[in-house]
Amino acid sequence: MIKPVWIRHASQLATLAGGSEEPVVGDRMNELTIIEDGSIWLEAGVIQRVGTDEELEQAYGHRAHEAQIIDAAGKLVTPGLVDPHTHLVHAGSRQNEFNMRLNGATYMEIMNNGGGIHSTTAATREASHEELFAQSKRRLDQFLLHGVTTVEAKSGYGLTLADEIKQLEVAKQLHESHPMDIISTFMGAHAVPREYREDPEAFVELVTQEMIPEVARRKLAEFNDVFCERGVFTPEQSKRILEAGARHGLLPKIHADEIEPYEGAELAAAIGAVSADHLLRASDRGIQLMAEAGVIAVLLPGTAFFLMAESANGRKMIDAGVAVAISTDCNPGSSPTVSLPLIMNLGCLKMGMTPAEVLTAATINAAHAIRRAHEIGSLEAGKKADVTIFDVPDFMTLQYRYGINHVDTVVKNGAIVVAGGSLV
Ligand SMILES: N=CN[C@@H](CCC(=O)O)C(=O)O
Ligand SMILES: [Zn+2]
Repeated sequence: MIKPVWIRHASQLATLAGGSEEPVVGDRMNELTIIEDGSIWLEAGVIQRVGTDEELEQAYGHRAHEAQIIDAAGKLVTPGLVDPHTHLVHAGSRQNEFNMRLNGATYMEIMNNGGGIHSTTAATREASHEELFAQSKRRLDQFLLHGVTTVEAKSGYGLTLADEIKQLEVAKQLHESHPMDIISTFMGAHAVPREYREDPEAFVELVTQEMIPEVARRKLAEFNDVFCERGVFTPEQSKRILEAGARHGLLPKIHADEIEPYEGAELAAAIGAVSADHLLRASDRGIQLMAEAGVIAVLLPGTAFFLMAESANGRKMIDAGVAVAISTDCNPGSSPTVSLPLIMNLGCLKMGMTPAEVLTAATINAAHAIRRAHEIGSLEAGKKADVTIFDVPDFMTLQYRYGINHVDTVVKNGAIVVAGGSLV
């Protein structure tokens, strides 16, 4: 049994309380519900109490000798960050394509010539379960070091039933063996593999008739995602794929309007997707429809940055009443990073969001985007004891001193897993 953890004297304890029922929208994204000289008692993997240090001294002072006490004076305490969109499990690396893009090639040109997603698919098919596990575990450790305690992870670099299952089984084993919680998404419709180039409909058939039923039967995923993009899957194919998933209990997500406007936001609203992700080129009408349908926008400004494209208009989406979450999109092609705090900074500088809004987007709204807001994303009694402590005095400074990893301590399920900026 691990000892209780008592975090005391935080200069700011950003609780993000009050947003567990519905995603946080509009002006409320700026309300972090901050406690100064904040204190939090974690026990049995659960947050027991949150308040001022004086309040907790009264409640728990007599048990201080039992606890591991962390002095957070001068520091910012937040919920463990949540990353709701990653391609965590993959093999290989694409630095050669980075160089090609710097020399003028586009992301889609590289993919259409057999690189891009196809190149990672080849490497992932080639890798054994053990190799995939080892490479992905390294990334998970790095996520933890950047203050992230839960990640969503997509398949989509297998593109055969066996290789998709291999990716999802690696994610499952990581979830079971690593402190990080991993929420799995099936993304067999990430690309039409080269061997189906002449007959994409046959691949859609394979995804809907064979892959989705089998993944659902084995309970290897909760969500179903599709890359709805010109030259990949059409809106009509995407709709069929997402509806097939829904029939098998997989909740729909969609990579929408990333490279070109393609009515992905409109489709997300029409089918009631949990989230629409990317949205760099989403139309005003699509944004409005998403707000009305309650579809969460998962924005990925690191991808726009890395592809040298204009970011999604986060400001416009928030002002239109869309609930916005934010994510690294960690993948080997368009966003090879695990630094969610850096992505939050890009949210401020490139998407017009405030430091408070990006913190809401990376905690409680990100938790909603993976349907976990009842247990993570805010510091409230009864939720999982997932807490990140940054060595900055306030949430503004976290964004202001950018590109530095400020994480000091991470507590996951009530256990200290990062201390002094290093894995324990
Ligand atoms: N755009 C589609 N999928 C990923 C990139 C995958 C890759 O390039 O390997 C994304 O979300 O950015
Ligand atoms: Zn993605």
